[in-house]
This record gives sequence, C-alpha cells and structure tokens, in this order.
Amino acid sequence: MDKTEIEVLGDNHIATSIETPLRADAFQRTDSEKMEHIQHYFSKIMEELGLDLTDESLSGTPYRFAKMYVKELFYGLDPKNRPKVSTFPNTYGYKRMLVEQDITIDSSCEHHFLPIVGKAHIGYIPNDRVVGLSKINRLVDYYSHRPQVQERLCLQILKDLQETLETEDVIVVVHAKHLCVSSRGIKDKESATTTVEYGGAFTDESRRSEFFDLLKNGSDLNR
Ligand SMILES: Nc1nc2c(ncn2[C@@H]2O[C@H](COP(=O)(O)OP(=O)(O)OP(=O)(O)O)[C@@H](O)[C@H]2O)c(=O)[nH]1
Ligand SMILES: [Zn+2]
Repeated sequence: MDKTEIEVLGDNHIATSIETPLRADAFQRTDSEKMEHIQHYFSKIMEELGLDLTDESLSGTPYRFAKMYVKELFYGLDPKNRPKVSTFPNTYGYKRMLVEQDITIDSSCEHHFLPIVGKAHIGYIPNDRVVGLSKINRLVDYYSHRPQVQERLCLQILKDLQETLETEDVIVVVHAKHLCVSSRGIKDKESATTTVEYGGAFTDESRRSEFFDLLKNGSDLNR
C-alpha cells in the first residue's frame, strides 16, 4: 500500500469487526521467536534513525523493546493469556446492580502504537452466576493489552462479560486519553474520549441512569 492509499484510508479507522484483526498464523511462532525477530527489526529502525547501537545505554534497547511488545504491552493478543475467570452460583441471590468502577485502562492505539490511558467502569445485574470482582479488572487488563481502538476495546470487554456471566445485562464505559491526540498530531492535552456499550436491561434508560448515579456516588465516596 503506498502513502496515498494510506491517506485515503485514514478516516476508515473504525474496525469492521469486534474481533481484533489477526493473521491465521498469528501464534505459530513462540514468544521467544517473536521477540528475536522484533529485536532484529527494531534495531534496524534505530539504526535507520541514525542511532549508534554500540552505545552502552542503547545496546539493550532492541531486546527491551521486543520483550515489552510481546510480554507486556501486547500479551492480550494471545488467547492463551486470557485470565481464568471462574464464576460461582449466585447463592446469596443478589439480583441488583453491581458496579466495579475506576478500573485502570493501560492500552495502546493501533493506529500509532501510542498509549491509551484511562478508566473503565462496569455494571452488571447478576443472573444465576457471579464472578470474583478482581476477575473483571483482569479481563479489562487482558483486552487492553492489544493494539486497540477504544470502541472495539469497549465491545470486547462487554461481549466477554456477557458470555462469562451468562447475562446480557452488562454495561461498559471507557473514559480515556489517547497520547496520539495529546502528544502528537493536534497535541490536545485536555480532550478525552468516552465510549459506552451495553445490552439487556441496560437498554432501558432508567437502568443506565441508575448505573451513572451509582458511579457518581462511588466517586463521591472516594473523595
Ligand atoms: N475512533 C477512534 N479513532 C482513533 C482511536 N485512536 C486513534 N484514533 C484516530 O484514528 C485516526 C487516524 O487517522 P489518520 O488521518 O490516518 O492519522 P493521522 O494522520 O496520524 O491523524 P492525526 O492524528 O489527525 O494527525 C486519527 O484521527 C486518530 O485520532 C480510537 O480508539 N478510536
Ligand atoms: Zn493513535
């Protein structure tokens, strides 16, 4: 694809599917093999920029970069890294809304590979199964650690929780800053992006209002 085609495609940045676009052979290579290749290619990028890789401070950077990509920033690409999320019967019969708020979002934008940082807030109305609270945070962390667009991140978290909790009654809000907007390009330091996705009972406006009221109460309590 040449530069003109990329410029034309520029605004077509909304993903066409909820799934992260992966190659069929995405996991044929081991993590170590991937790190070895990325280390090699990143050293070439550094060299192209004119950097002297024999410098003591720079010499380890290609390895650090490769490890960071495969093991840290993008560990969530590999389905084998999805956290084990066991559910248990809702024996106490709690049927009201549960809100888990201010979950850290540390993600990366797939257009520029720069950080997306913010918070996720999640609500659900338990059906017959409930989940350990920390597992919600773990799922958010897992889906965040892929090259993402915020809309898809929000949808992937929603879909997984709906399947795991065996209910459509889930709402996901992501509020985040994109470094590709704040540190390059337009360089707007103040703006942030909010996405919201929901299903089931949350299609009812009064349920959404209840959720947003609980969020507000939660943040007031935290003050
Ligand atoms: N909808 C959406 N857009 C995003 C997200 N992350 C980055 N973008 C946008 O994706 C767009 C990519 O547009 P391009 O015109 O190809 O890229 P660019 O020339 O670097 O754009 P500028 O950032 O305006 O300089 C930009 O407008 C980004 O702000 C996201 O999570 N969701
Ligand atoms: Zn970006």
